[in-house]
Amino acid sequence: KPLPSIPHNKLSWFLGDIPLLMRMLKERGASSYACEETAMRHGPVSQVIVGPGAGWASRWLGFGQVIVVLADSQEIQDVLINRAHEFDRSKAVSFLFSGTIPEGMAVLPTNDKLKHHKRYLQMAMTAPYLARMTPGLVELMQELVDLWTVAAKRLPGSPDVAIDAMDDIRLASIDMMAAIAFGGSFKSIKTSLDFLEATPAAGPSDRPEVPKLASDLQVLLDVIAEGIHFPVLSLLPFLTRNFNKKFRRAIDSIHGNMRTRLNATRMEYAEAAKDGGKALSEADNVLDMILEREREDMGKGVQALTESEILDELTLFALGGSETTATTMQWAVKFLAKHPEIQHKLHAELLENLPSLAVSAPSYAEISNETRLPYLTAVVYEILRCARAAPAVARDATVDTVILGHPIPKGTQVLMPVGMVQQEGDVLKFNPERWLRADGSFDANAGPWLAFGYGFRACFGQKLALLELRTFLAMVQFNFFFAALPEEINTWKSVETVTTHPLQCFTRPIPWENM
Ligand code: HEM
Repeated sequence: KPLPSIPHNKLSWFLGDIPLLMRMLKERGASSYACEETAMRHGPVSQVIVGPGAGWASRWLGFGQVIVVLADSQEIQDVLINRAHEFDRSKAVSFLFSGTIPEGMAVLPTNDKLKHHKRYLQMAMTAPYLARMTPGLVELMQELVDLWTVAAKRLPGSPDVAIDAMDDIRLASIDMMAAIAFGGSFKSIKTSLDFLEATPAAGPSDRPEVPKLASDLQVLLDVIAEGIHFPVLSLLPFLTRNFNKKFRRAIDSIHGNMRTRLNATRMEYAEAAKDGGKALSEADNVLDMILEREREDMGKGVQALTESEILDELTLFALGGSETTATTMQWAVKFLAKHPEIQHKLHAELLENLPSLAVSAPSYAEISNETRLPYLTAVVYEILRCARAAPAVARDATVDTVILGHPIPKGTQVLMPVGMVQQEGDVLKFNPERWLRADGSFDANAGPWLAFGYGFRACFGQKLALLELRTFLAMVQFNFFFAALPEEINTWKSVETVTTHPLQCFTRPIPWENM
């Protein structure tokens, strides 16, 4: 039943707001826009009813769900940061992911187990570890640059033909997260590059078959995305694990691969231990880092992560990290092509302040330097602001509580629409300058901002995501100017999967020397 005192739309007696959700899916590519539409009509606190919304239908059928939509920036920060004891990870989000990663951080409620996992993994987000991961990221991004250099040479003069960059970016992101999670890229982009170089007759968008592990990972992402519209989310994990054969094959293959790497690394460490042990500072991927922490903890009687917990956390890195970052990079290519003046400015900053791009691989200290690269930082933040890759942040009330004067019963889901908070109306109003002070320095508080959530349950991987996005943007923009595209291959419609990615992502990269 709708909550008293909270405004809502006129509801269909049997379907509640489902017709609105369907309309948004059809017209704008994502049902999550229904929450934004409702908030726009009714103000900072409103509600969306999924299922029977009124009278006997809701009383007798009982499977309708109330979602409270909170669209007030300040109140959102208060709920996420100061009132974390009243709101926790939403069960709906947990059900969506728990078929795939039942013991992964994103699924766990805030309890001792979650804190233990975070303690094990948080080292991966510290500067020394990010610095060690950077050479691998740069190498993988160079492969993408090389692939587009070869592909661009095969583009005809006509501006109507472009490289289909959607899968290149998706696979580059999967390669990066695989390298970060367990130290081995799936080599998807390298495979494409080798194919293109060996096949002179291939067109600019022709690519070979995707490597098995990368396509297995995509199966897991697809299964999670399909779950978004499943009517009874609580049944989803059970059904996925027991009845979805494609999912079972994919997860068995991924886990099998991870187990092999886990056992090989354990043996390597056991060997190294005989000669005094491998130094803790050597780990450049999350798996190595977990095992090093495990060795450290062994003598102290601290409980290590179990094998299934390790597999779930590595899978979470590979899945959660690749999809969100890929979506943001896909939007980045579109925003840049639409704004040649921004590309010129960014390229000039890179030439002046990151010249090592021309001669050697830039280091973490160089790429992450916000003071020397304020415009790069501003462009990254503006892309994150406009891309709305993760469309919403969700929590469940863990106690009866109140939001902006409205009573919220325990168990109610509260959804905070990222896009609505971050965008001032027009999604195409792309303006990196908003993040710069008058003296040209970067101002992280210039907002509006909710891209990674806030508080203890905010995005665990945000530092890594920022590093990946900076590396991607720096390397592609240093090498290419992205030409404008005709409308037929450059729609701004989006598609809702686990994230909200663009329907089309074509690109015509022109090496700067040919400009
Ligand atoms: C552009 C890239 C990314 C975006 C936009 C993004 C966004 C988000 C958002 C909005 C949340 C929910 C926060 C909340 O509920 O308050 C989240 C959670 C999370 N993200 Fe990201 N993310 C990105 C990249 C990554 C990467 C690279 C990783 C790699 C590890 C990652 C790991 C996680 C995890 C583990 C959580 C759950 C944290 C928890 O439940 O405590 N994310 N992310």
